[in-house]
Amino acid sequence: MLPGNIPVALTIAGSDSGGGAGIQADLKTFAFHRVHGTVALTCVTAQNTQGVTRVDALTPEAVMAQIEAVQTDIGFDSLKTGMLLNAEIIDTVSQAIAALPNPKVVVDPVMVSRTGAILLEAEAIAAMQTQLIPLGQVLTPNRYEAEILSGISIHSEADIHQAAQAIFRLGCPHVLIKGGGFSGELRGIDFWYDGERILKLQTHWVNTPHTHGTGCSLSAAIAANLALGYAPGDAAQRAKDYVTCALGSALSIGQGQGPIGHWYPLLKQG
Ligand SMILES: Nc1ncnc2c1ncn2[C@@H]1O[C@H](COP(=O)(O)OP(=O)(O)OP(=O)(O)O)[C@@H](O)[C@H]1O
Ligand SMILES: Cc1ncc(COP(=O)(O)O)c(N)n1
Repeated sequence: MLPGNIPVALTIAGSDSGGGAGIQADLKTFAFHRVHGTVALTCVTAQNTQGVTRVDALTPEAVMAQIEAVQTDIGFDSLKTGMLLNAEIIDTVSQAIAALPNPKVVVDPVMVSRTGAILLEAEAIAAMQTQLIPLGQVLTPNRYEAEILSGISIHSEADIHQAAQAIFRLGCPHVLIKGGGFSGELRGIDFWYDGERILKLQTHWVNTPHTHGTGCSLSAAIAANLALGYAPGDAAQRAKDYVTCALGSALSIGQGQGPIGHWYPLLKQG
């Protein structure tokens, strides 16, 4: 039997039937980090490497019941939010988080899938900005999400700095703008802003079309590392290293963009 003090993380996110993003990515990422993963499912997507064909939301009550079930029995050391879909679910999740003592919260402000499907209703963006983001410890927008949240269109490093500062003012103390959507010299560089300094998190660019789930896995890896006791900045760097490694073992499955190889790095370690 394993010791009972294994770290626990909770993901509040949607299901991806293709197994590349969403809660499937989160649970695999938690397991890779030897963190026990728990789930509050927000919605079910019918999805594969080519696109999303259907989304069914759970009720806010069902989401709350899952959070309470985990919290009142197992407990968790950190949590991450992913696809929340609508303002009602954001409201409920925000209430649940606000009631937690000292929560370690990673907010991944998922808005659109890599294949272009809407994963957050437009009228829910304000709730994300005003209710959920101020409760987060780390916020991980990609380029598109950073543009929406900041109102700044990003074309240069100066724009990234400005956007990071604007997003920081929404009330989350650590902002990580992810660079998978940047081009040229900025490609694959993530920008970390803590209110004082902007740091670049940089590994190397992996030349693969199979990048489905990188964002979910990055935020899950940050949550896992927070559960393991790492400080937010170290958790982000370790998460970046993990995602780069998993991208190096990406899976060429399906007809479209395959998922990263969440657990393949383990095989390489032998
Ligand atoms: N080809 C690549 N090589 C190296 N790092 C990458 C590559 N693509 C994305 N990344 C990294 O993956 C992480 C996720 O960034 P990205 O900007 O792709 O987020 P995202 O758009 O939310 O991801 P997704 O939509 O696939 O879930 C970041 O650390 C980013 O730098
Ligand atoms: C359930 C769910 N959550 C998140 C994403 C974003 O991931 P990606 O941008 O790689 O499609 C997704 N496609 N599906």
